[in-house]
Amino acid sequence: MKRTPVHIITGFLGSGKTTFLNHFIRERLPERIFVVENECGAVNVDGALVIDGVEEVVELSAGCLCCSLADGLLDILREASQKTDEYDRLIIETTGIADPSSIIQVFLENAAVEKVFELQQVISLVDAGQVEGWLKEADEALRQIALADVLLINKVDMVTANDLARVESLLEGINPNAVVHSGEKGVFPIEDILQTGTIKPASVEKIIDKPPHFHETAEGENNSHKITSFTISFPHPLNLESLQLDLNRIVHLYRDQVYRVKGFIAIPNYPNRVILQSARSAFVATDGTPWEPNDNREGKLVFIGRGLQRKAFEKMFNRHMVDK
Ligand SMILES: Nc1nc2c(ncn2[C@@H]2O[C@H](COP(=O)(O)OP(=O)(O)OP(=O)(O)O)[C@@H](O)[C@H]2O)c(=O)[nH]1
Repeated sequence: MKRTPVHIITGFLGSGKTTFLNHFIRERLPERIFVVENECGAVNVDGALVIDGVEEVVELSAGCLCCSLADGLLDILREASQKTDEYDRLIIETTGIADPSSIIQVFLENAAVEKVFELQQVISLVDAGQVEGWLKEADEALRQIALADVLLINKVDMVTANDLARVESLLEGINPNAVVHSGEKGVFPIEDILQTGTIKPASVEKIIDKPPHFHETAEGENNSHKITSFTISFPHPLNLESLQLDLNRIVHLYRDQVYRVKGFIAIPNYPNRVILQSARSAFVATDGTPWEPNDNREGKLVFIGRGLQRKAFEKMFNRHMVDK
């Protein structure tokens, strides 16, 4: 029996995983892709995935905890294995702070899974401008790079040629076996990537043998762990103009703490969701899909960072709430 190819997409926060996944899906049309999203936090950013070509999207929601992912993933794979004739490939997009080793293990060590699915590559997106900083701060960033078969250096538009050369040699030092491509907006040669073979179990073990690490739980405020994530909901629209000041403040004052914000909000008298996100540098607001007449126009933002105080951010954002 032909096994279904599986591709794992990793990469630190905001590196361009979803952008690349969309490119992948478009390039492989008319193939049908089964997508497993391991989103961190409760918000699936509005309209994030290309719909044509996606057979099914399943959320593997274990907050930010990669350690407990294996069971949830096994359940998903068990169901997916009943209908492999409905899709051509399975792609798992991990959260930006996941250590992918537990996900890789499921494919390499579980006989029932291995019978149906074939892990073909672990693809890691690397943010050209941020990777050096992330590597200093987060073990997960290192492990994502070390465990990859393919490293995609994304956002080269944000760096100079010298910066890029430095990043390339940094990656070479961490994972000399990986195939490296550089590019922007998630556009990379899919055919070449698909030719790159699977990671060898031996090289995974070297990393898995390290002492266990720990993450913050999904909604935690306890700062004893490294990475915190929480979701704030807004029952009313927000005034984007006044909010802008606080967004700038977050970028400048909390730069070292706030790793990623993403979600959508409602603004008064505007028919569409406004998608709001930052990956450390500036906040970007883009147009989302329209609110339906029966929607209650509730906005949601996921915050991921180090030692974040939920209440402080809630207070900051709630100041900009206006009547419906
Ligand atoms: N300047 C620039 N921005 C990019 C590029 N690729 C993606 N982006 C933007 O970077 C932001 C994050 O991209 P995503 O694809 O959502 O990143 P992600 O890795 O899926 O994010 P998380 O799942 O939150 O970790 C989005 O606003 C993208 O539009 C690029 O090559 N250059």
